[in-house]
Amino acid sequence: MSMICVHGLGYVGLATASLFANAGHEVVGYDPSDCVRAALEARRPRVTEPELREFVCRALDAEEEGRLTVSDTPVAADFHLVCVPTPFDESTGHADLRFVDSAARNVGRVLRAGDVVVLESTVPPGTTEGTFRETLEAESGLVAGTDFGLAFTPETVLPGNTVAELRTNARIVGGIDAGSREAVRALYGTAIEAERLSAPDCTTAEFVKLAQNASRDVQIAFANEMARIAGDYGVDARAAIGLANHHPRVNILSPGPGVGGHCLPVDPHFLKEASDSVHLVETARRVNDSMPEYVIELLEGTVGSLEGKTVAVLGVAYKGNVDDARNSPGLAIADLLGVALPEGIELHGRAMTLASDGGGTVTHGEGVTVRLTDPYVTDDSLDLVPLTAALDGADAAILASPHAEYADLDPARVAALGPDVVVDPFGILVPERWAEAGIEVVTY
Ligand SMILES: NC(=O)c1ccc[n+]([C@@H]2O[C@H](COP(=O)([O-])OP(=O)(O)OC[C@H]3O[C@@H](n4cnc5c(N)ncnc54)[C@H](O)[C@@H]3O)[C@@H](O)[C@H]2O)c1
Ligand SMILES: CC(=O)N[C@@H]1[C@@H](OP(=O)(O)OP(=O)(O)OC[C@H]2O[C@@H](n3ccc(=O)[nH]c3=O)[C@H](O)[C@@H]2O)O[C@H](CO)[C@@H](O)[C@@H]1O
Repeated sequence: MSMICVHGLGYVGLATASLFANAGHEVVGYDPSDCVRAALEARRPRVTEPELREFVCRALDAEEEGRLTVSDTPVAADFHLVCVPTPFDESTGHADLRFVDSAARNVGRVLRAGDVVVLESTVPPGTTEGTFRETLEAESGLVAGTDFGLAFTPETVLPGNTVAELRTNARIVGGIDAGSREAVRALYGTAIEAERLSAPDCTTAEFVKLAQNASRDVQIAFANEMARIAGDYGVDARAAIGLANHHPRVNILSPGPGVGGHCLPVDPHFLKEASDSVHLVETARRVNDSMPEYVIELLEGTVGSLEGKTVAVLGVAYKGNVDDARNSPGLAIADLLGVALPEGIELHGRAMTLASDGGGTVTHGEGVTVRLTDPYVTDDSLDLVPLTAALDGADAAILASPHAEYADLDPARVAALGPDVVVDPFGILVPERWAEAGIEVVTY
């Protein structure tokens, strides 16, 4: 069993630290955030997935072997796993690697000959063997591949199903040399049940992660574009997609109100860091970013101008049954409707139209009252109200997250509160049932 230091105890780092602790390793998690450490020290991990919560608490509560401890300083370890944030800076068009740089400096200060450093954060191709390696070497005085091991292995867990995917997703491992790669493959072999696939080098492994997320983003953009085109022809998009998918080589995904989260709206941009060949991927981003605007256009097409009206936005989480609101379609819709979102809210490509000139920002915010609600998101900086308060007296509602609670809504209860139009970009409501209660469901 090894001594492991995990740098960053956020969504990915905490799950990863717990994975290795539960596999019997001695794991120290370092995070500079007082709030993050305090929550863990109080055994109140900020995770909503019940299985993940149990997984983390098991690691925190272990007696000796397989214990996860939390530290306010980085510690020496056989393996350093770096799981820090990698935001995209829209103003410069570049990845913001300041957290990766700071982690490299921290690791460099405690690095010993024979240790192995693993970057898990999603980064532009070339980062691990480029700036990350340079900073590690400068800070430690050691040489990667000679004195210490260096590898990149991307995290691919699906929020909502973290523990299962952590254990069973194939792991891509690229090392600066074969020794680094094999050391990391062996380490992960002690904790996961899946294949550990060798990439030729760190840069390939970094590229694979971006290719996976860009692929999903492009496929969702295709579904969204088909939905918009179907609408222009008066065709029921979901019925058409369902039929199209009977072809043995066609699998169109589901249209929706846009693509949210911390990964798909961000990672495809990293492909542009040192390449001029990014076209389709960039267009797909714009298609997906334009969907909140499309949702509002559909509402306006049904109720007319929104001026003086009250609109309830049901769901600010980026997808169903999660509590993460980063880059969510719900927040993008709120932004378009003139809600002043608090500082620090992550919202890329906000308020974009899909004009052929490259798009521009728009607002529908004149005189609209907007109420936001979500059963999972607890962000105090957002002015969230309970569902009933959001619907009470509203003229219309927009379903912006496909939470299970919303699929089960009672149309009569909603109608009694006020709205007579509900926009459902996920197609999860049964329009006939809602029509019986006097509510028009607008969908695609
Ligand atoms: N969330 C996902 O579903 C997911 C999945 C795959 C990959 N990723 C990638 O994993 C990385 C981490 O994402 P996340 O969602 O866990 O982020 P997060 O924001 O949830 O957590 C990151 C943590 O790192 C801490 N941190 C910041 N600087 C640090 C430093 N120098 N040393 C140690 N800790 C530091 C922060 O305080 C925070 O607690 C990103 O590159 C992300 O793109 C995320
Ligand atoms: C390649 C891949 O699978 N990567 C995953 C992805 O995780 P995610 O949670 O971001 O992914 P999704 O569940 O796809 O949701 C994204 C958004 O797309 C909307 N959507 C989805 C399907 C659809 O048919 N129509 C839609 O409109 C949905 O509502 C939501 O807003 O990135 C993580 C971090 O890198 C990965 O680790 C994880 O493997």
